[in-house]
Amino acid sequence: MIKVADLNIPVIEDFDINGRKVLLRIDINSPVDRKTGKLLDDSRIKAHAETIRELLDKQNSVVIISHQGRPGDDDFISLEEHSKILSKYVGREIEFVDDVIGPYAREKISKLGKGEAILLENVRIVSEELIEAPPQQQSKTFLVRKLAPLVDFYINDAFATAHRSQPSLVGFPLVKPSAAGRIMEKEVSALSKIFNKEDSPKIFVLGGSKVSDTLKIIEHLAKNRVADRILTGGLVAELFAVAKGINLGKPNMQVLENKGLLSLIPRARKILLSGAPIEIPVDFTVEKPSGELSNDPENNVSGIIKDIGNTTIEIYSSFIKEGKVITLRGPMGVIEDERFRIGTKSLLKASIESPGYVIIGGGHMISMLDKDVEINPNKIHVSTGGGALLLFLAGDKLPALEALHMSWVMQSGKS
Ligand SMILES: Nc1ncnc2c1ncn2[C@@H]1O[C@H](COP(=O)(O)OP(=O)(O)OP(=O)(O)O)[C@@H](O)[C@H]1O
Ligand SMILES: O=C(O)[C@H](O)COP(=O)(O)O
Repeated sequence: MIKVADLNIPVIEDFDINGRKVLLRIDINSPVDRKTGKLLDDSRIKAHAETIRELLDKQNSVVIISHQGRPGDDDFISLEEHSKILSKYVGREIEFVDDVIGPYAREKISKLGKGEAILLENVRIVSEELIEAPPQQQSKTFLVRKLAPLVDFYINDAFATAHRSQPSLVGFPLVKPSAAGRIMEKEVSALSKIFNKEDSPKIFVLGGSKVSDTLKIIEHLAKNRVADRILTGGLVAELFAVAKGINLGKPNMQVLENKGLLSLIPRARKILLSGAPIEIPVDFTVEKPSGELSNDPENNVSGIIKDIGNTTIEIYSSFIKEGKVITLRGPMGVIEDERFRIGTKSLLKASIESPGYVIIGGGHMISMLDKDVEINPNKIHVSTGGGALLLFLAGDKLPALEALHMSWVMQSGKS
């Protein structure tokens, strides 16, 4: 059992999980190369191998579920490639099953032998999975009703999706004995220890393209006074720049419009007006229509913004140097293209070389870490989480953890 604030989270040791059938929710949502559709990074897949191996060593039959991307996005793809990579890291074959709740998947689950594992197809092909609702409601979804009767236990190892109140995360704990997997356990234990309210200044480097999620995170960080400085990059920075009244030019406004982000401007403006400690880039690396690159000041951009600029890197690096805890999530630029990795890589380097403790999260951000450099755990925590990590640090109760607590209350009769 681990304690997270006032929640009791059951762990694997709290049950006799040997030779049983286990439904394991992991998060192997990974960055995808838009051109080839192949995975660009396998850090999350590698991380989950530990829990799977342990369950298989204990002769359990392991049914694995995960999501990848969101419907409508380029990275909403099958988990077939993931199963191959997972098999490599676990050291045993993990068969990919091209179904989630249909008769084929259910037959595969029923016939699964001891010490065997299967990976079901991307759970987000089941439309109910995209709807967020309270655990009670999610426990009545088709997903839960079809799969729960086929397994003995539910284990949630998906720390990175713990901020979503979706059926695969909060529905099962209400109907099955449930526990946190090893990644979930390690993340919440490590982060609770590392992240002290008193440590200051706390610097957050927030970029990427999940702008609506990031606005929510910033609102929570600001409300709970957790952040001393928020250095923005990526599309998050572009939205704040526009909200501040900076003219980024028509093509960039078009990019924001195409991504449906313009409606978020009033919200970003409200955050700025509330006095949240937001920093906006003073220059950008842009790609001109000719394909040429240029480093332009924020109010005179001559092409599409692809990365933060050199002066911004310098300014942000000097803030980072003063941080006691530096948390990074979401890249500063379009890192799928090598030419636009400089901003993200420079800030990662500045963080790692700074005296502060560094927390690195988000699939794209961790993919930029140099795989050959050894991570010193006394200095750096590489989280599997992105949005979940930030909301946890902001002091939010994550729905998946609350559901595990509810499961424990139901099982033990305690409160
Ligand atoms: N200026 C920009 N214009 C367009 N896309 C951008 C820009 N800067 C960054 N991006 C895109 O942001 C995406 C990554 O953002 P995202 O918010 O998903 O980060 P992440 O680290 O993967 O976090 P998480 O794991 O929580 O999803 C990349 O695909 C990158 O191309
Ligand atoms: O990458 C993440 O943050 C998690 O996998 C959750 O994905 P989502 O933001 O699409 O729910």
